[in-house]
Amino acid sequence: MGCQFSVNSKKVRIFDTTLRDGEQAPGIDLTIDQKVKIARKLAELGVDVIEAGFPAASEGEFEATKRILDEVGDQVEVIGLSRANKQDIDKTIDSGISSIHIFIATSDIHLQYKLKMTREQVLDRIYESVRYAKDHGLIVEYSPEDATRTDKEFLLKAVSTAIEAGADRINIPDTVGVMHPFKFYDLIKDVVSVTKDKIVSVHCHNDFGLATANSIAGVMAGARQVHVTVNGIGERAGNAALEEVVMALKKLLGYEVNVKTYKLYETSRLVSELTGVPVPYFKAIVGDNAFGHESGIHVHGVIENPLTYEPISPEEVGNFRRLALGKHSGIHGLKKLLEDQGIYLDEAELREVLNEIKRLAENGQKVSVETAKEIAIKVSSKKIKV
Ligand SMILES: CC(=O)SCCNC(=O)CCNC(=O)[C@H](O)C(C)(C)COP(=O)(O)OP(=O)(O)OC[C@H]1O[C@@H](n2cnc3c(N)ncnc32)[C@H](O)[C@@H]1OP(=O)(O)O
Ligand SMILES: CC(C)C(=O)C(=O)O
Repeated sequence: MGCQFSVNSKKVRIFDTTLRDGEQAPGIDLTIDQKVKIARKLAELGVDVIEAGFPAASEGEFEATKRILDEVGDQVEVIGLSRANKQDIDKTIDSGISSIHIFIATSDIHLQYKLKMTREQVLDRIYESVRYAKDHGLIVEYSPEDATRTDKEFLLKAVSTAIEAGADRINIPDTVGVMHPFKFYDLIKDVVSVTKDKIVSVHCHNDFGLATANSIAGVMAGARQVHVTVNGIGERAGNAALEEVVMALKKLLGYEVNVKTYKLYETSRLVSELTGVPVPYFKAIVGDNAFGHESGIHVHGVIENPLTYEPISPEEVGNFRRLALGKHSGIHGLKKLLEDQGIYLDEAELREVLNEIKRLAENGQKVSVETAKEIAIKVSSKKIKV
């Protein structure tokens, strides 16, 4: 699992961290059963790696990791997060897991204020912890936390140290989301130049709303694994959203990903239900309005050929097309909607119904299909065929 992808491959691994970084968000505390339920769904969806949790963090996390491993470990790589210390690594090993994600920060701000370590001490710790995990037969992914605020030369030294110690994969986290795509592209190019045959991964946060764009830039620069969360949940403004990254990689750039995209919507809704975090109405791919249309010109186009106003089809991601009525509606959409209900009106009657719909909407009323039917019946009850 460590090195089967090369920079030239068009395959990108999806590393899902909904159950680790996603769950770290304030207000999200999943039970073990809920974590297992989400893990089963992620395995069904076809992600390549599930970060089950942080086994050393609590007994619940330890148990959850074990249960997830039991339930889906034969279908997907299950990994656990660990600080760069022996106690955390031992606890991860005890969970029975065979892949470990070891992190230690490399930026001066984290070294000085949080870790209170020198650069030399951090390099030693990277080497010792990665080596220790390798000596225990684990697949090791190493993350230099806060990589994007780390002095470049030192970052590359940290990465090389992890590789010398035996790391199988290097993940570059934009921990506080301060990258933009051009800058991140350049950084990942530099990392890829020192990692040779090892998979480079990216982990982007959304503090400036650029997590998906930065993840894609990372892949364009040679990363072959992306850390994501369902619905983009995670610390602060969240992580790169699985559904956005997967669809952008596949549809905009032609990369291969294992994810069964028609399961994206149901996965999104399961995570929303269990975490209690609603999916934003305008959320790309899985939002309720992602395939919604009211404007007459758009609805007309979509009736003739959905590609006019939909870059992908809702079926491809398991979402639904929702045609609505309101002040922006047009005659083509109204005609289709009424005819679907068995109501056939002539042009003048349709215009009358449409004007009434616009009047109601402009007075603040939501106009449902039922309301449109009632108006149409009033305008011309004799024309109803069913
Ligand atoms: C960017 C990220 O998302 S990193 C992952 C963050 N996730 C979490 O923190 C969620 C789970 N965390 C927890 O349950 C707890 O914080 C625990 C169990 C890990 C640690 O709890 P506590 O022992 O109470 O320590 P606390 O969280 O207050 O402080 C963190 C300690 O870890 C140290 N530390 C932080 N990162 C690392 C690291 N990568 N490697 C080694 N030590 C580290 C800190 O320096 C501090 O050490 P100190 O206690 O010697 O001062
Ligand atoms: C542990 C690392 C990868 C992380 O979550 C971050 O830096 O955001």
